[in-house]
Amino acid sequence: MRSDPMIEIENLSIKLGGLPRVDDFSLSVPKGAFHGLLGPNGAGKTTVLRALYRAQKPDNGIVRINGKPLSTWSQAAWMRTVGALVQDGGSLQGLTIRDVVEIGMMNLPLSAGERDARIAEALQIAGLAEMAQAEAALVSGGERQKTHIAQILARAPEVYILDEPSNHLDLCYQILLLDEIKRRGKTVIATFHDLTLAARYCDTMTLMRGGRHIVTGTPEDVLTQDNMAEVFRVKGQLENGMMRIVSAIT
Ligand SMILES: Nc1ncnc2c1ncn2[C@@H]1O[C@H](COP(=O)(O)OP(=O)(O)OP(=O)(O)O)[C@@H](O)[C@H]1O
Repeated sequence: MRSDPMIEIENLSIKLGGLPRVDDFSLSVPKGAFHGLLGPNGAGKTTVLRALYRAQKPDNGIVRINGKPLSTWSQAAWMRTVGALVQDGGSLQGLTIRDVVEIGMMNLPLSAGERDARIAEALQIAGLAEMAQAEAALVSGGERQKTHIAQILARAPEVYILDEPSNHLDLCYQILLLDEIKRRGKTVIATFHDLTLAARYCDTMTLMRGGRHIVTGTPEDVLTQDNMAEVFRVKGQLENGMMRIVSAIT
């Protein structure tokens, strides 16, 4: 059931500012898996995700979604299949929260009724129903993050590419919104800095550092004392689903 890969990254290399930021990076995520991409600041996580959602051209390597190289996707099929939560979501000037959610469904073959129902449901889940007409550019950081997540929930893609989905969210909405995405059973690749949260949701995870792949496995396999020391420079490990951090290694 989980054997078909939905996301395949083979030997991806990306140079930015003249330096290799992603270096011969490979990863395969099976259909329906929730996969974490973890690592310290500057490891290259966002750059890998940017290549995945076609915002960054690789210098080398190939990326496939559902078996098809990225360059062969039509825009319409892409919109139906892939939803991305990005770090810099662009200007929301002049748009209401509802507009932002609706824009995410552009080009989807939906009736007006289906579109409205999806928008209403996504706003409800994200706790934004009462704020639907608020100007999106003026809301708090957490409300803006909820708006972007509601946009993806309404679009209901097959593949969720999420760059720090828990950013700015209070604890309740970190759990509510990630529970909702997990419940849908689609393919997810997400970056996290909160490793306890990552362990709670990820079936599998990859550690990267300096643009390179270090290890892939289950949270228990990956968040070990040795890997935490090598990749994150902290003493600690995953214990009973929670990260126990003793100290930074200086
Ligand atoms: N446009 C750019 N030009 C030059 N260097 C860049 C550019 N974008 C990113 N970088 C560098 O590439 C490296 C990887 O950045 P990236 O944003 O992928 O890291 P990250 O793992 O997502 O980090 P963080 O956890 O801090 O968000 C960093 O050293 C960053 O400074």
